[in-house]
Amino acid sequence: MSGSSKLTGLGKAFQSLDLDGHDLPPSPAPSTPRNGRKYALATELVYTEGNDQYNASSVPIYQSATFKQTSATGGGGEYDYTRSGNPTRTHLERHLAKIMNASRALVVSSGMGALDVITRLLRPGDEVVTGDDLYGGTNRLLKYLATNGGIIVHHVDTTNPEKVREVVNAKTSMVLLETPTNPLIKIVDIPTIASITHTAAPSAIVAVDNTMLSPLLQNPLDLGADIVYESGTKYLSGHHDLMAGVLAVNDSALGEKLYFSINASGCGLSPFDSWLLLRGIKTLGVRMEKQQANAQRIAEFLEEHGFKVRYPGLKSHPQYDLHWSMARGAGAVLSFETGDVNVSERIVESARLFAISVSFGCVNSLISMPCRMSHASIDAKTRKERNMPEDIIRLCIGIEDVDDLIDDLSRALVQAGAVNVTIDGFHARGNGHTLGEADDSAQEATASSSSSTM
Ligand SMILES: Cc1ncc(COP(=O)(O)O)c(C=O)c1O
Ligand SMILES: N[C@@H](CCSC[C@H](N)C(=O)O)C(=O)O
Repeated sequence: MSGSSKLTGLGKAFQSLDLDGHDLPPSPAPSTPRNGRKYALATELVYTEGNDQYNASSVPIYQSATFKQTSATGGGGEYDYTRSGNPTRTHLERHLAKIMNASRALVVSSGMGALDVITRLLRPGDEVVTGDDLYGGTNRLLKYLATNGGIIVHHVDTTNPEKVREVVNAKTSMVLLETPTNPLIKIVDIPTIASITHTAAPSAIVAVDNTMLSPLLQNPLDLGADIVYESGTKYLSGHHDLMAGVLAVNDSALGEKLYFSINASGCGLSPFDSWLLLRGIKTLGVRMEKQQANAQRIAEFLEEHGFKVRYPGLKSHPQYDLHWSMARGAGAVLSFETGDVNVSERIVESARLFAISVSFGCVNSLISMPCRMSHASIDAKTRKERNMPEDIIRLCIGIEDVDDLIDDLSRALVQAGAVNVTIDGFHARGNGHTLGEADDSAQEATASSSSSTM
């Protein structure tokens, strides 16, 4: 590494990230250590505090459904039944609380399970304000609650805090945010929206889905959120070998309510998956460093070749400064447009190293068409209303050699006829930019609000 330009502020693991010749982000948002943290986040990820009687280096998997008690009145140890609590799960939850600057973290069987636990705080008639670019599963659960649970859901352009201000009122119980959004990579101003919400509706809860960045790169609790949740299936675990959801809070009464739902509904994470997740978290720092460096190179490569690329590591991202005021990195998910759905389909199917899969945050790279895959549960009419380009391709970058990834992508672009090849190289075939222009609603804040009580 030549290394005169370094990304600073992310702890030692990130100080070797060589960005020479590439976009250098502004000073990233600092991580304010609380909850017993002594070291940089990348160091803290590796060390968990255990009290195993044999000083085991890897926390044991307590693969037991029930625990022996010493009396008929329930005397004994800390645990009685794994649905209610398990030592391996507790170990993971304490580790996550430390990493997430939270007083309490809880783990459940999937990211959607985490959102389900949060929505159990709602009652019929409650109002929820949320974004118009959301992960498809989130949209589906909210639609279900609007249809069957008597919840009123307002979808607004959360990239414009004024749109949130217009709709938040005393009946608002929850504001649900995602940033960066999946898959349009729009950025939402968490501190401003949290402040608007807490002023207009003091008892409303601001919940933030942090899946797209992980606690290593962004901590919504430090930015004013009441609850942060994420899919542990993604960056935290990093190997596509488990499903998990994480919730964290700094309010003990709120933490108790969430725990009550987890115990009552039985969605707590299993001991084995808790152990796998703990193992994954230890390498999050080094994985993310490589994934982000690769993603930055690939985003620049696509942009240089004339594609409209959405990635917060690019200076061309219209909310670049806002993103870097909240986050310590850009993550490893980017999307781009080709101007033609059929061309996009051919690119996806021509790639060899990039697997055609949903999910992201893993060590291997993925390619997908969100409108047909991860976000297919949002109907075509709604996708159109929300300016979701049908041709959008999402890339989730892994830890492979970046030149291999670029070679694979170049070959796929040429094979799919997405570029004009000349003696000097190649360039997006005409409309990589033009199609995307209609979709710049995020910045122009023109998207209209819509409410749903279905
Ligand atoms: C942004 C986001 N939030 C939540 C989820 C749900 O996570 P899980 O698949 O672990 O249920 C996903 C993906 O599935 C996601 O992309
Ligand atoms: N068939 C699944 C699709 C999961 S999408 C997973 C992930 N969040 C992503 O964005 O790729 C479903 O219907 O939930």
